[in-house]
Amino acid sequence: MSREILTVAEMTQADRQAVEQGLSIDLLMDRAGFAVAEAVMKRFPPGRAVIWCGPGNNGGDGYVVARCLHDKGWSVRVEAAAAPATEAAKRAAALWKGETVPLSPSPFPADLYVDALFGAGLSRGLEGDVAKLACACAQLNEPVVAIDLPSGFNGDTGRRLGEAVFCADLTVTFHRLKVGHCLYEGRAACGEVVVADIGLPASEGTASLFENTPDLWERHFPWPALNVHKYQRGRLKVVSGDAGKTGAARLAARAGLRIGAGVVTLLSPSGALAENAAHLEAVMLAPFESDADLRAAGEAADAVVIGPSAGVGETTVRNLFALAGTGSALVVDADALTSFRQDPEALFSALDRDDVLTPHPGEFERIFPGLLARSAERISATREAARLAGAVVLLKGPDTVIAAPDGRAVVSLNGSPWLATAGSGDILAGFIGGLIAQGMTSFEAACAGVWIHAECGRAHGPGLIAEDLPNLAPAVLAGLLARRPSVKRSGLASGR
Ligand SMILES: NC(=O)C1=CN([C@@H]2O[C@H](COP(=O)(O)OP(=O)(O)OC[C@H]3O[C@@H](n4cnc5c(N)ncnc54)[C@H](OP(=O)(O)O)[C@@H]3O)[C@@H](O)[C@H]2O)[C@@H](O)CC1
Ligand SMILES: [K+]
Repeated sequence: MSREILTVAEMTQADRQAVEQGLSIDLLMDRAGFAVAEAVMKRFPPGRAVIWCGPGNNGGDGYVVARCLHDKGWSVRVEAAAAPATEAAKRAAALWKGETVPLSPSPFPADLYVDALFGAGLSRGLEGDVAKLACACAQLNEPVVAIDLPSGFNGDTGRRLGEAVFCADLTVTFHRLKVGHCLYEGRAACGEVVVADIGLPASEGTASLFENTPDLWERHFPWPALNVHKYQRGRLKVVSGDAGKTGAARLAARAGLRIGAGVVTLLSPSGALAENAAHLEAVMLAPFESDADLRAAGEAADAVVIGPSAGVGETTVRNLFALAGTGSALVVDADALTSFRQDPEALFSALDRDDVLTPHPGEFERIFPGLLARSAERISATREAARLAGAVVLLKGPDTVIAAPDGRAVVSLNGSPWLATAGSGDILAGFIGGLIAQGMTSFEAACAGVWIHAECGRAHGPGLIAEDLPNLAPAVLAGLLARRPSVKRSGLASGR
């Protein structure tokens, strides 16, 4: 099941539908509180808990948690930032039979704290004692559990609404992930995120944003047929720069081969042939000297990667134009993006919807100046970029976003800091190019490439360098293959 990510308005709509279908808010609040208490008890031994309750339904959930934990033998102290203001929260508070004291701006000694102050719909910054408590909360050694979202963040952007914000070790939200759980800084403040089912009706089809998981694209993963030959497994070409600037292109080429492209060729300026030849084995090498050479190479390819160590300047602009007119899909990365900083429109007019742009935020700013700053968050920025470019756009980061010109978008949640290393992006471009060469659509190839790249990073962990990534791909691919229900019948299972 692919995981939908909802906006706050979409969640409110789901909520409204549930009430229209006869589910009471009190029942939902009870289930929400039980789910939080259950997640707490699964992870932490009974002890002293302090529950910080706000005036709304987030606070209401907090009173339910207090009741549940107390019933299970916890010593519970409830601190209220304000009296309950909603009818449901008032009823939940009335069912809490213990004492409720005013919120203290410094944490009362305890083994665990629950942030039930404000939820994902918060619209203004924290103030007064709540803000002071948020600052003190950051220094706590004991675990903090946030209900719905750590208080102080905007649920639609993951941005802080004011200076002070809470941070948590565990966040329990309801029904679906919200954008604020997926984008930084909110994502970093959530800790582990649990999405609890509280019985809201499924709203499949309404969300337009998804977590990047294999469910989204594995049905179209280009596993080879048993009788395939190498040319049918996809022809990928990668454009190298001049002598002295070739390594990144070779990394991309190697990644393309590892991800399954049958034949990968490095297109090298004549002056860099010897340098490239000295470092290549299974990747093939072909010289080019003119636009005509590149056009011919592009016609004989399924996908071409241009950018890693291509060189910034007129030559790369010309090379891209030569390739853009051919039948192969382009993955445009690094230097090829920067080469168009003076005239991004010229790049966009050369692209079509099968092409993929893979900028990091700096490159994104060069070709879409000001777009990130004027967007609410990076998802809407990437969607708009894809529309402007008329191509798939992948905005790299710890929360990589991929968007298609038709508005489809995904966020990747499996990234890790180990991937922030030189050459890692070149490998990603090679993975994506290799998957497109094998016949995956460009949007799905970008999603799959990002997910596999991130899994490789996680599998290695500390000490990762870009050269390691292609060698980690086979285990990740084997894991994907094993998920295939028909793996035995396909004959691809090991030993056949
Ligand atoms: N969706 C679902 O299906 C379910 C949702 N559930 C739960 O409901 C939660 C959402 O509840 P909610 O809408 O009552 O919002 P919440 O954040 O608790 O408080 C809003 C209150 O805070 C106030 N206020 C705002 N900012 C403030 C500030 N800076 N400083 C001080 N005050 C401030 C604001 O005042 P106002 O802006 O009106 O002046 C208003 O009184 C959700 O997170 C989840 O936990 C579950 O129970 C089960 C099912
Ligand atoms: K909260």
